[in-house]
Amino acid sequence: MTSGSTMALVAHDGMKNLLIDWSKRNKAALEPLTLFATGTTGGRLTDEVGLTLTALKSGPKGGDAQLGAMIAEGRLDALVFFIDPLSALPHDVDVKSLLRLAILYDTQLAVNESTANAVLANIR
Ligand SMILES: O=C(CO)COP(=O)(O)O
Repeated sequence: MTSGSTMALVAHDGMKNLLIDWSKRNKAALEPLTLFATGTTGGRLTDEVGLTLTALKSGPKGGDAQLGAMIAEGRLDALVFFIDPLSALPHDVDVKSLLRLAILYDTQLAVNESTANAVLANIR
């Protein structure tokens, strides 16, 4: 059964394995949530973790912007976003925009494993 809380899971390519491993370890806590993900991340979470989620467009092709719109419309409670701190990204402006909106709307935001654990422990 899903809960009323919505969470998005997103990881850059260099961070995807970390998010997959974290999601496997936390599958039982994630399953009751209504989950969203950007395209490539979502495909891997579905195939490798077995999570049920709504996959949006790939991040560089508008997926980050779709999540930003969800936040602005009050449709996203939490964002787990494993940003690659060591790679330049072609869609850096989209990443910045998504983070800015998460801050502006006081959305629960996790950008690494420690904060993802804290957000997951806090969400209902
Ligand atoms: O680029 C991303 C977030 O900025 C993630 O997008 P994908 O999940 O499609 O790789």
